[in-house]
Amino acid sequence: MHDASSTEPDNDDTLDYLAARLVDGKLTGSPVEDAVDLLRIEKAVREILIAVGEDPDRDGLVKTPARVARAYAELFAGLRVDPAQVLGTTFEANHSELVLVRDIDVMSLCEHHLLPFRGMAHIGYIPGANGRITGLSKLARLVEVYARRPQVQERLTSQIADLLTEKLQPRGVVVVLECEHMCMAMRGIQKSGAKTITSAVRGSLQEDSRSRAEAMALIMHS
Ligand SMILES: Nc1nc2c(ncn2[C@@H]2O[C@H](COP(=O)(O)OP(=O)(O)OP(=O)(O)O)[C@@H](O)[C@H]2O)c(=O)[nH]1
Ligand SMILES: [Zn+2]
Repeated sequence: MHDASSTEPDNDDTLDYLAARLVDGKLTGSPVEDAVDLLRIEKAVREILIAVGEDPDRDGLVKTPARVARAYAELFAGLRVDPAQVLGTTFEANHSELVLVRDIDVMSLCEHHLLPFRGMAHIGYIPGANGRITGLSKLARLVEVYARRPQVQERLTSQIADLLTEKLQPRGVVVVLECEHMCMAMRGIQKSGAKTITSAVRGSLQEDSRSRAEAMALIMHS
């Protein structure tokens, strides 16, 4: 049985990994990993393994704390990105009707259990009087930035809608997310397949029930 009093990692996988990226005393490679305290996560994961009764020094687990540290750096990378920058480039277009991108894959971690929730995001907007539109990929990038943070689905949905409203000043915005939460499937109530649908509607799409119904019909059309 592993000695639970020993909490220091006896492998230096993370140190080796960081050392391999040192050039002239500076870290090279992933800026996201550089901003995250990988060693601290590694120590914490080792503690968790000990606490659940595992032996963190057994062959299959030796590198796990370091791997989890790097995975968390990736999963929470959105904390270090300014979402406004995603919408830094906009274009003018002679289009005053709905633009809708459906079925954008979403993967995030719920802030209550740090377990994944995943599903689809649908984002639509009606350009405003300024005629500004954004690149379609930027809508998916925006989802990524906000999703790679500890989240609740409701906040993720409204953050996307609010930033689009602020940056594009569109006539209307609609964001719908449909996700399955692993914290409801793998543990707790253990109901897999349940989908949570959240929406955030702004501007004319909020005020005008007919336009909203049209947008929702396009979003829900499979
Ligand atoms: N509203 C909302 N709730 C969420 C989200 N992700 C997880 N949850 C819920 O957060 C709640 C946390 O409730 P608690 O009672 O504090 O925690 P818990 O004892 O682990 O809850 P159970 O899951 O019911 O076992 C649970 O009901 C989860 O289903 C989310 O994105 N939005
Ligand atoms: Zn949860």
